[in-house]
Amino acid sequence: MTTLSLTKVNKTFGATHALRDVSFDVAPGERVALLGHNGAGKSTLMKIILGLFDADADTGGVQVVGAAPGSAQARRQVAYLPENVAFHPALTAREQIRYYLRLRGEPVAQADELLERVGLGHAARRRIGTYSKGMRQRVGLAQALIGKPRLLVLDEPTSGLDPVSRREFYAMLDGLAADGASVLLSSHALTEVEARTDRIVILSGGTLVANDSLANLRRSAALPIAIQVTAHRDSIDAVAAELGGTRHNGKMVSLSCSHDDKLARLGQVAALGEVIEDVEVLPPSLEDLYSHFSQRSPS
Ligand SMILES: Nc1ncnc2c1ncn2[C@@H]1O[C@H](COP(=O)(O)OP(=O)(O)OP(=O)(O)O)[C@@H](O)[C@H]1O
Repeated sequence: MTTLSLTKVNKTFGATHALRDVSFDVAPGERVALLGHNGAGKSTLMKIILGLFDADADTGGVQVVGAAPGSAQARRQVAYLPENVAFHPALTAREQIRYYLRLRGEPVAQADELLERVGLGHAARRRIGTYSKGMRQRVGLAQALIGKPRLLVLDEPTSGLDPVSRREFYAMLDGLAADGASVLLSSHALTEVEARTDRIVILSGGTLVANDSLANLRRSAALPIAIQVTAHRDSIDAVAAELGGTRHNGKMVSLSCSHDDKLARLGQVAALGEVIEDVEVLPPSLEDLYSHFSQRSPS
C-alpha cells in the first residue's frame, strides 16, 4: 500500500489556483523532495495532506496511510515538522517531550529514548531556551517521532541549520526511512536534497512539472553534460586543438556533450593518453534540472 496517494488535487483561494490537478504517490520508506519557488503551492499541498485545508470538491482523491486526511486514523500515522518550531523556553527538552507523550497517550518513559535518537540525550535536562536553532529542530523531530509515524511531512526542515547539522539531520531521516517511514520534505536548498532523497517532485505555479528520480529527470531533460579536461601545462594547445571546447586558465578545456555522446567524447580524451592530467564529468545539477522543469510549466 502506498503511504500517500494524491490524485488530481485542486485548491483555489478565490481567484488564485494554488494547486491544479496535482497527482503523485509516496511509497513506504521513500524520501521525496517537494520543490518549487515561493508560492508554488508546497505549503498548501502539505496542509491538505495534514487535513488543515480541504482540497476543492473536484479533487480526485487524497489518501494518507489509507485514510482521509485529518481523520483520527491519518493523524495517528502522520507527523509534521514546521519550518520554525516553537517550544516553551523554560522547559527542558525532556519535560517538553514528556508533555507531548502524555497528550498523545504514550508512555512518558519514551522521552529519553526519543531524545537520544535525535542526538539530544546529552542536553535533555537543559532548558530549551538555551538551545541553538539546530537543537530546537531536533526537539521538533523528536516530537514528530512520537507514535512511530508512517509519514513525516517536513516543511523546510533544515533551513537555518549549519552544514554539519544539516548532514546529521538527513542521516536521521535516512535511518527513519530505512525503518519504513516515508518522508515528504519541502526545501529550497537544492544541493542538499539532490543527494539525500529518492525522488524529486517539482511544483510550478500550482502544477506538477516533474516527478521522478534524479537519474530519470536527467535523462528526460537531456541537458548537456560538462566534461572538464585538465592537460599537462605544455600540452594544452595540442589538447585544445584535438578536442575543441573552451579553454580555461592555461590548463583546462571544458567540453559539453549530450548523454548519448558522452562515451565517445571520453574515448577521444582517453586516446590522447599521457598528456591528460585529469578528467571530470559533471552531469546537470538539480539546480539546472529545476530551472529546466520550472520554466516548462504550463501557465
Ligand atoms: N490561506 C490562503 N489564502 C489565500 N491565498 C493563499 C492562502 N494560502 C496560500 N495562498 C496562495 O496560494 C499560493 C500557494 O501558496 P503556498 O504557501 O502553498 O506556496 P509555497 O510553495 O509553500 O511557497 P513558499 O516557498 O513561499 O512557502 C500562493 O499564491 C499563495 O498566495
